[in-house]
Amino acid sequence: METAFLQSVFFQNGILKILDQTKIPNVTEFLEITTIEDAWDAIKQLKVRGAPAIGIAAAYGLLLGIKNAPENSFDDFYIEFKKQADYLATSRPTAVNLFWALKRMDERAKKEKNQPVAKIKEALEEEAHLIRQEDEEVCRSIGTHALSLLKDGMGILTHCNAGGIATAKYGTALAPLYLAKEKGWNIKVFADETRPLLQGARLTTWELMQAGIDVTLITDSMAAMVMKKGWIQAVIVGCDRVAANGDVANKIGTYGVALLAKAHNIPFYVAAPLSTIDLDTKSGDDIPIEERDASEITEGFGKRTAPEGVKVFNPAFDVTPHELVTAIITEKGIIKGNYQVELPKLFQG
Ligand SMILES: CSC[C@@H](O)[C@@H](O)C(=O)COP(=O)(O)O
Repeated sequence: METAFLQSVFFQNGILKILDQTKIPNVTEFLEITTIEDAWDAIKQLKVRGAPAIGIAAAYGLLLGIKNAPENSFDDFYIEFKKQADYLATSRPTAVNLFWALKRMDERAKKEKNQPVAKIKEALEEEAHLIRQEDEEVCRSIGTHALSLLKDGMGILTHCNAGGIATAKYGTALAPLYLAKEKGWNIKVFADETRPLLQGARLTTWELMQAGIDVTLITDSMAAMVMKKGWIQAVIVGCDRVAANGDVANKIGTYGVALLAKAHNIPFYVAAPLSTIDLDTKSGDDIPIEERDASEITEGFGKRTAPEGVKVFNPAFDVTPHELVTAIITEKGIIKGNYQVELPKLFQG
């Protein structure tokens, strides 16, 4: 039976609707966003999060920003369009899907250049819907490819949340788990809680439990022990950006998980749509890593857990070097070996 998914980002009657992921698992609430400023804030505050969902929200958010853009000429319209797109691009730096979606909208605007501006706005709405719809198909396809690496009864460890709510549907790293469930397999998932914002504890467990998938929550520091016990046969994570050499940026803590997997001889798989692969970024050293407010660590979820004034380092992502990545699973298939050579082939033809 196919799993029922909540759509976490969609656009209806000129309103951007976002499942507020900061409130899960306690409250399931949809925000109704009507301004680009609120769309920017929803991305910044992780109300909408996960690389593909951020891209979709940016495309829809841009529609809100250009609602009142001048319609007298393409040039005047385009000045405003660029201003609004550049503004949204400042919301978060690491997930390349944000920039990918804005670029796609930009290309569509230019393609429609000779149309009346009102028509260009309609075309842009169509493009944003396409970005969302295509992501559903892409994620399902990633799931199908990833499933070929798994077997009934396996233990899988995942970090952060790369599930249905982080995408249009199915997720990336979690997609094969939903497909395994459809086949009646019994996969045992171990979800790292994922400090400091607990995307694993709050979101991954919530999603998988709703789908009736066997999930066990562990703290990040328990991953080594669980691997040592022989409970994990594969690690699958999502990612925010794949560089041209195959280095991958994902939620802080992923690099540690990859090192642990290597030490225990467990394959470490990265699920990534083509929209997350950035051939213009040469290596992981060139990926901009977001640093977030210290309060996420010192008083996360409202309770102070460190002394006032303590120095804090709070990067939201880390980079796993390509040598630790067993394979990258994309909608076009599974790639491994020399990523520098294999990644560009995905974009040919
Ligand atoms: C399919 S989502 C892939 C990644 O975006 C995900 O693993 C992740 O690191 C999300 O970080 P977040 O800070 O919650 O947006």
